[in-house]
Amino acid sequence: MSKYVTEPPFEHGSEKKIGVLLVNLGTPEAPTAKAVRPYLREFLSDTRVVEIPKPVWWLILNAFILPFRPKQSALKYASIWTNDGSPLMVHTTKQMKLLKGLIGERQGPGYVVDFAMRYGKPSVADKMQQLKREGCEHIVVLPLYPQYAASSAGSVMDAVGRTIQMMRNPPVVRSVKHFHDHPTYIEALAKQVKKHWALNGRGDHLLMSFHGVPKATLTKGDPYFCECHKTGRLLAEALGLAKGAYTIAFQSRFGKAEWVKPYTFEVLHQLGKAKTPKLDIICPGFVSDCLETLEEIAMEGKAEFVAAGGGEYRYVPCLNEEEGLIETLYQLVQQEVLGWEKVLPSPAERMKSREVAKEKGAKQ
Ligand SMILES: C=CC1=C(C)c2cc3[nH]c(cc4nc(cc5[nH]c(cc1n2)c(C)c5CCC(=O)O)C(CCC(=O)O)=C4C)c(C)c3C=C
Ligand SMILES: [Fe+2]
Ligand SMILES: [Fe+2]
Repeated sequence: MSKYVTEPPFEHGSEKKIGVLLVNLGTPEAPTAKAVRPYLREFLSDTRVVEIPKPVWWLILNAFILPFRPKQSALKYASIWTNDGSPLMVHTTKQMKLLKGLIGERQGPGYVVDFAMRYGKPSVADKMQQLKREGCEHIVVLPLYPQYAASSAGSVMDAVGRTIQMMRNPPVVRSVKHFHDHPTYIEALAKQVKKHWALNGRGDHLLMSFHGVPKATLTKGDPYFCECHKTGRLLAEALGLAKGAYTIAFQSRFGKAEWVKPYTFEVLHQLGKAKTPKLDIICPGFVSDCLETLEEIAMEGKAEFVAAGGGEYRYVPCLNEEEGLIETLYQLVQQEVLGWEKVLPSPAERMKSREVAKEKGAKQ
């Protein structure tokens, strides 16, 4: 049997649409060890995430990680779980709906907007095939990571590539690599901090905490660390912060290898020991609040800072459903669609083709 999927042909003259696929990391289906285990297995089996040679890593994963970590992680997930599910899933769904509304408002019909998760469900393969079935000959893939890392956006592109490999008649795909220095994104982050200052007063120091990556990936050419620094510098400039008024640090170290530094928890300990009266902390590498921000930063980070002698610890939420983030996503999509300007119908032509398709449907 052929490995290629059977696809319905595009009907000649039928309504052609542009697909927009937001892609986030993924999250377990429930805050239980049973649900966390397959999620972690899939995540940690990705060679983009863990670069240790397969047989050695397979042994470590199955003997030392999967028997223990799901239980510990499930407890952490339980502490942030909402009535609507995992915060990462809740925010990604809302972001998709808001982006769909904004595109509809400004561009009219002709777009299908959806989201997928790199690990777990809904999968990139299922969603790309669905977009194709809905008539999308062109798809913009937008990984929801402001800074590019091989282990985040790179892995999303692997999943997209693997899906295309299975397709007999694949769509044309353009992807957004990163938006770490996009002016609209930086402005949205600055607005978020200013809103927090307006409500709670200005803190004495701003800690910007990004997800960490192994240091070896930096020396091998991954731009992630430098992109985080650029986001941090641009945000500090937008807020008018002097050099000593903010720190860029990296959280979520996994395993024994050295990761990029400084480590967030070490910085929190030092800031606590220095008796910082009011600390503001933001995570500009995450567009949605999730386990890493709500549990690791807002809860564990606070405990570390306070235990070391720090004063007030004020976590600034991720952009989540903020208008500035949705506007950024809109602009990123449009930037890619403009690349197709010459081969795709204009909004007026799309409207016309939609009417023709509708008339055809009514006659049948
Ligand atoms: C094993 C190494 C890991 C690398 C490298 C890594 C890179 C990386 N991760 C994110 C974003 C998120 N990671 C999240 C959770 C998470 N991350 C790792 C490990 C690595 N991440 C693990 C094992 C976990 C699971 C939780 C745990 O057991 O600790 C999340 C949160 C998911 C959620 O459901 O809320 C996000 C988001 C980025 C951006 C990145 C590279 C830059
Ligand atoms: Fe991670
Ligand atoms: Fe973590």
